[in-house]
Amino acid sequence: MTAIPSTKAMARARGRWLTAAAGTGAGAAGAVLLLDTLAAIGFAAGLAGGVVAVPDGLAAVLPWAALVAVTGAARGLFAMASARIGAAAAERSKAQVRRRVVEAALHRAPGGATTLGGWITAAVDEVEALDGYVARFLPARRAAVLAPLLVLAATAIASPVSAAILLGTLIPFVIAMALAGGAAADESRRQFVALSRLSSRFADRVRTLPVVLAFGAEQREAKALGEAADELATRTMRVLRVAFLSSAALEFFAALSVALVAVYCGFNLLGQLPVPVPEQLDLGRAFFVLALAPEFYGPMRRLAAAYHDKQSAETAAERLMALPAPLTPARPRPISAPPALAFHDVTIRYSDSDRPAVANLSFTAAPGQTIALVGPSGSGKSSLLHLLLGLAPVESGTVLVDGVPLDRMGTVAPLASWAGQHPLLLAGSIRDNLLLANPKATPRDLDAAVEGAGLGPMLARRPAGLDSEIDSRGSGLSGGERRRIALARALLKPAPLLLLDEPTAHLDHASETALIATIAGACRGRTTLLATHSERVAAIADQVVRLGDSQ
Ligand SMILES: Nc1ncnc2c1ncn2[C@@H]1O[C@H](COP(=O)(O)OP(=O)(O)OP(=O)(O)O)[C@@H](O)[C@H]1O
Repeated sequence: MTAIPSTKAMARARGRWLTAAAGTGAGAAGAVLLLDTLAAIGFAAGLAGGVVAVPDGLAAVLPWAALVAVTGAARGLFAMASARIGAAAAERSKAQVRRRVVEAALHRAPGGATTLGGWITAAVDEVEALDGYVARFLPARRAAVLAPLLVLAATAIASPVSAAILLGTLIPFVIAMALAGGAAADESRRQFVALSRLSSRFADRVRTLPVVLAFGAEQREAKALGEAADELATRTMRVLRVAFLSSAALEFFAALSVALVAVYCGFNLLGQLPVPVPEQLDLGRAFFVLALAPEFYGPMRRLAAAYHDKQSAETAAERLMALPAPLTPARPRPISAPPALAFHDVTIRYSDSDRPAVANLSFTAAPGQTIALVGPSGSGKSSLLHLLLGLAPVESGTVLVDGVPLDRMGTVAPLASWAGQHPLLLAGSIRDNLLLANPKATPRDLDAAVEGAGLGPMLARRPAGLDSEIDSRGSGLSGGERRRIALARALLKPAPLLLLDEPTAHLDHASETALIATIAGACRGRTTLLATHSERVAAIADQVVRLGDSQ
């Protein structure tokens, strides 16, 4: 069973987070609900006045009928306006939070505990859980504080004793609400956790389906998904059970209070009350009080109905608050000439690692120089490139790009062209994938990049050439071909800084020779960092930095 954090500090932090996320629109929706209560008072007065005026004929009834019609229509309009304002406020706050989640997902350090499925669940389901909270719960909560007081005041003017009865029945009603809310809270949280577990597991397994199939793990994974689905079903049934029980209790008290007021008014009118009371009701006042009595509990019932939304939002808020903050966003600098790079005593350490990936590394690259980063596997070559892209954490030391500290820039991405070790491809044509780096590239630029990266023979074998469709896994392409596409993409971007991670890995000797010539050409006029295991690639560099020796 998932641990459910419920400390006071967490509750306070969650409350602050939800208040900031909700914005102000829900308050306006609540204010409109108060207008609805005022209209309800007018409606009850119209009904009572009309009933009393019946013996005086149609002309006497008409003004009251008009009041009923106007306040009735106003109630409809206020209810609609409140729902619309609440929905608009919910849309705004969801969009704002979703933007933050997507920002954090896009600008996150590699690794970390949150899986891709977890990010998807956060951005879709967990953000969606704020909808009911902002659109329904917050307006209902605001109305539930003041609206019953308005009704009580109006009732007290007509019949203080009826107002006292309503007030008296409020106490067990509020106790029932608190008990029901408390019981529902934990079940609702557990249901939410089960939902998140199922959807993030499902998204992750669909994403890695080829691996699941390759290892014959379909049955195991299907069973695990089935168990997660069963857990969600069980949790949902528990939430429903608590919700049905609690709403039955609430309805009972609401009905009881109306019944007590009805009995009191009836016996008062007949003058047969068993106890003396300080008032004698007439038909109009009795009718008014009776018509208004259900409105006393209306706002609180609305609040109770939206209580589940609050619990879902609180659970979602705890999960959304725990997501890692986005890394420093890029602040593009207008650098068009090859930059100088300086690394002083740089140490990179990932949060879940007890040893640094790179320790106390210092070197400089003059503008336009090519630096080869060499070293055994795991010595931190890729980490160093990731550091420049804002994707790896600096524990200590400084990195200067043209004298500007990297932590002020966040990333060199705007001025860099990067071909990573595990090329990521877009679902679409090969052309789409290449133009991603430079949408303004001319056909001649494309041809040069394709030629330089050695993609020509592969494209010649495909009838659609550059327009051949590929999926995001690059199915149908060899590992070397995927790397060549990534390299062509990097060559296509007219960036003054080139970052290449193992550009010739897994290539045969002849292909490597051809690619080295291309890389040497691409490095001209740019500052280049080349992470490589190949001594032949390292040989084209102006300077070789060896990693791993001192670590
Ligand atoms: N996101 C991450 N979270 C935690 N540790 C990481 C992460 N990325 C890399 N590491 C660790 O940092 C160290 C350096 O990894 P890195 O990929 O930079 O090495 P490399 O020299 O490029 O290796 P290779 O030559 O095999 O590509 C390794 O021990 C690796 O396990």
